[in-house]
Amino acid sequence: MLTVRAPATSANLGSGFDVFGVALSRPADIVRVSKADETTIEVTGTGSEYIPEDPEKNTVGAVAEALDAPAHIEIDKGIRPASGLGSSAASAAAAAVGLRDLYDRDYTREELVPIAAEGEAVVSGEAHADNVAPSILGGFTVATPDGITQVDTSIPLVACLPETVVSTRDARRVVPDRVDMNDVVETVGNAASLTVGMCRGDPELVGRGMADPMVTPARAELIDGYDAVCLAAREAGATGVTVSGAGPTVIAACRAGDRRAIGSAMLDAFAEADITARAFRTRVGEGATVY
Ligand SMILES: Nc1ncnc2c1ncn2[C@@H]1O[C@H](COP(=O)(O)OP(=O)(O)OP(=O)(O)O)[C@@H](O)[C@H]1O
Ligand SMILES: N[C@@H](CCO)C(=O)O
Repeated sequence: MLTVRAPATSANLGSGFDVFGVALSRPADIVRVSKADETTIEVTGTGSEYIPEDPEKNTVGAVAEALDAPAHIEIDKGIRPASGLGSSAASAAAAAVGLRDLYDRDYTREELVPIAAEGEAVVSGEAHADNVAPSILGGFTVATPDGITQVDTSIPLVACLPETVVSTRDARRVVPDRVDMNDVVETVGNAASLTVGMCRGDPELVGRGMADPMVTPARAELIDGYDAVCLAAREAGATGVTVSGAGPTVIAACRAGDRRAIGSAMLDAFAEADITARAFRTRVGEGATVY
């Protein structure tokens, strides 16, 4: 038996829709894999009552199929599903890394990314790599059709998860079909700033580069209290705030010493809107770890 810890992730970071992703130092899923004649799945932990154990409906089932690696897979969820924190992707990433090692398959971590992305297709209908890439590789990742570029960094973050639910499918329906060229130019500039900020380990530049006039405004409408939470985070010292993944988590970049104050301010703002939430004081961290 092998045990793998795969981290939560935040995709998009505002200006990098369907391209940027970061691994978070916490929370994480713990996945245990043992060889079996056919794949069976057991799910416990946060939100497990909403996660199917049928291998055809769980992201880890598609990964076991793609690797031709039947196994009994136990998933202990530390990441709530439909959170915007790459919950379904973390399980897929853990399964890909764990089953590769269990069956001695000859894949690099980079080659496991498209395999784990097949798991994401089970959930959202499309094989996105922007969550599975950082969950496998760690750090900041840029996912394009040509492959993944990865940078190790450790920008401090606060991820504030309200008890409400937004499914990735719903959040993709509100993405505009057409965009204004001025908004494209602004977004390209922000994405470039964010990338340089990640490479330099500069939270100021990362925060500034998270602004996005194209996708985030439409998705913010799906999150009650969003504007007040962003304002509260900024007033407490956040350098930038945006929707994490498809939401409803709201994520703030900041300096390490400001995380506690920012987390409290975000929780208070959600509470003002009568919404219970949980704040993770986290940072950009490592990819999946095998124990
Ligand atoms: N192993 C798994 N872990 C979590 N959710 C799973 C898993 N397998 C299937 N699902 C299903 O995936 C859906 C949640 O995935 P979704 O992509 O909407 O959320 P997320 O992974 O938290 O967010 P995001 O991709 O926006 O960061 C739920 O319907 C859940 O039942
Ligand atoms: N890039 C994806 C991440 C969620 O899977 C989205 O924002 O829809």
